[in-house]
Amino acid sequence: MPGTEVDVVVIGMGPGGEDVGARLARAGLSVVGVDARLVGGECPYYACVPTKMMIRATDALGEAARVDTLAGSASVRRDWAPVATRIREEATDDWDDTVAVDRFTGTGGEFVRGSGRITAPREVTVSTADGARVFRARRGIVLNTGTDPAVPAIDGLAETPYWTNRDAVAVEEVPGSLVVLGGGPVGCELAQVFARFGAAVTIVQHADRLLPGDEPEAGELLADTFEAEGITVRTGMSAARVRYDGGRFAVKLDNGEELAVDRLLVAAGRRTDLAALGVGAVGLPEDVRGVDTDERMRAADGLWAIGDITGRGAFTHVSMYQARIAAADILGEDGAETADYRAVPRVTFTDPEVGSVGLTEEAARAKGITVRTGLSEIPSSSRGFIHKVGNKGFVKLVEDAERGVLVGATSVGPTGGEVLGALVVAVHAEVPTTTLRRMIYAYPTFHRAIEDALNNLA
Ligand SMILES: Cc1cc2nc3c(=O)[nH]c(=O)nc-3n(C[C@H](O)[C@H](O)[C@H](O)COP(=O)(O)OP(=O)(O)OC[C@H]3O[C@@H](n4cnc5c(N)ncnc54)[C@H](O)[C@@H]3O)c2cc1C
Ligand SMILES: NC(=O)c1ccc[n+]([C@@H]2O[C@H](COP(=O)([O-])OP(=O)(O)OC[C@H]3O[C@@H](n4cnc5c(N)ncnc54)[C@H](O)[C@@H]3O)[C@@H](O)[C@H]2O)c1
Repeated sequence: MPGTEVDVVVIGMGPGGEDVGARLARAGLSVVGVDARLVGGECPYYACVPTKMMIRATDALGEAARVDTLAGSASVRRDWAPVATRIREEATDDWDDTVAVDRFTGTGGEFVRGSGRITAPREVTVSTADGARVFRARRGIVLNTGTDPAVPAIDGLAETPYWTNRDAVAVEEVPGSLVVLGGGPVGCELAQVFARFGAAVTIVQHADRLLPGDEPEAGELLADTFEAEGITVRTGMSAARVRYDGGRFAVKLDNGEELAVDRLLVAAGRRTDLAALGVGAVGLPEDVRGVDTDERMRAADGLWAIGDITGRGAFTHVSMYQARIAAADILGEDGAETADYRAVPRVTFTDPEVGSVGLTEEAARAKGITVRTGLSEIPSSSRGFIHKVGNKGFVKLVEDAERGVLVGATSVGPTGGEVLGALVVAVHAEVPTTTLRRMIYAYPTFHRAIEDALNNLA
């Protein structure tokens, strides 16, 4: 089939794909951006932005519930309508990407809506509504195709109208009861949102704790907080069978317990389909989860990969970081930066927020690092004492004792994600812990708990 010659084809216009495409187009390259769904990807339409709008509302409800302890009394009439309206009108333009497409074409790029597949080195075939189009990319291809929700092979589940994150962000009404399958970041954030808006929520988590990628203290604290708010947490368990009778879900757990609920949210991780992307055409394995890249985001000759498929942290900030690096490499910039994942920050926006950077204690020990840890509790800090209700949290530091630098840190608490900022600098810049101990920490801030944790390193 005759093809159109261009410089670069970007398959998948997630946050990183849109960014790399725009950078290359602005630099004067001819760039074709391809997306099967919406330009901007999961983050603005189905993930970060709408869920954080939900959480903004949920946090307001959480604080209102604390008025009785701190400032008299407050009575609140919960209403989901402002949340649904904000998501539809402010976050997603009713799931319309015209603004994003215009933003990209405004840089000089061409946008093609359709499903892209690598059909030969430097060749992409796009299935569009009007048939197939072939592009030959002189410089190469950038893959930013992200992930889809994984749906576990549970008896009966596939035949039911379960929700994934893509359905959950579009709900107009909060269900009366909900099972959330999965206790990772998606499950934890959305469980608390729907529970605070009145749903009776049960989290069914296969791993032995919530947020298993974080320090165990974080998952334990979150489980205690959730239980105190009325969320049922079942860990070390999955569903054995799911049925839907046209109105309600019957979810039978591994332990035989049967839950009857209005809705079921599947938040059990993500999946990729590398065979559908045709990466075998450039010699890469297709039966694996992700695409390996070097420090310049190169995956093969004429192929760069960025974002969730690289397995370096499924976060928008990682995708955008990698986009910057890939763009510099494609443009052949002198002295271009290379990827460094020692200080990848992650924040789960529950109340309390769970922020982490770098290695957990377990991961550091597994790497053979001589570890010292230091922990301080937010409630016993001055600010925690003043804050009173809603003050649960801690700062945990993981030090490479031989080098005297932090290799990981966790900050849980009110504004835990913001407190994390200082810790990201410490891990990224390898600031000696002796230097961190000699700093002045403003009184009475939440981040002053970092100083206490430093003094507790042992
Ligand atoms: C509920 C939820 C909440 C989240 N909250 C946060 C958060 O608060 N902060 C954060 O940093 N991260 C968050 N994330 C993760 C974040 O959404 C992703 O890391 C982010 O979207 C970056 O993904 P990406 O760049 O790999 O691509 P994606 O955003 O996944 O986009 C990939 C794009 O590729 C397209 N595509 C796929 N295959 C093809 C193909 N063959 N041809 C053409 N197009 C294709 C898709 O249509 C999609 O538009 C959240 C995720 C979820 C699910
Ligand atoms: N605030 C944020 O930055 C944010 C928020 C949400 C998601 N994310 C990103 O999106 C990614 C995906 O999040 P996620 O929570 O969907 O995935 P995840 O893989 O992090 O967690 C999924 C959880 O589901 C559990 N699980 C798997 N199969 C199960 C089953 N059959 N029954 C019960 N539980 C089961 C697993 O034990 C796991 O802990 C995350 O890794 C994160 O990087 C980020």
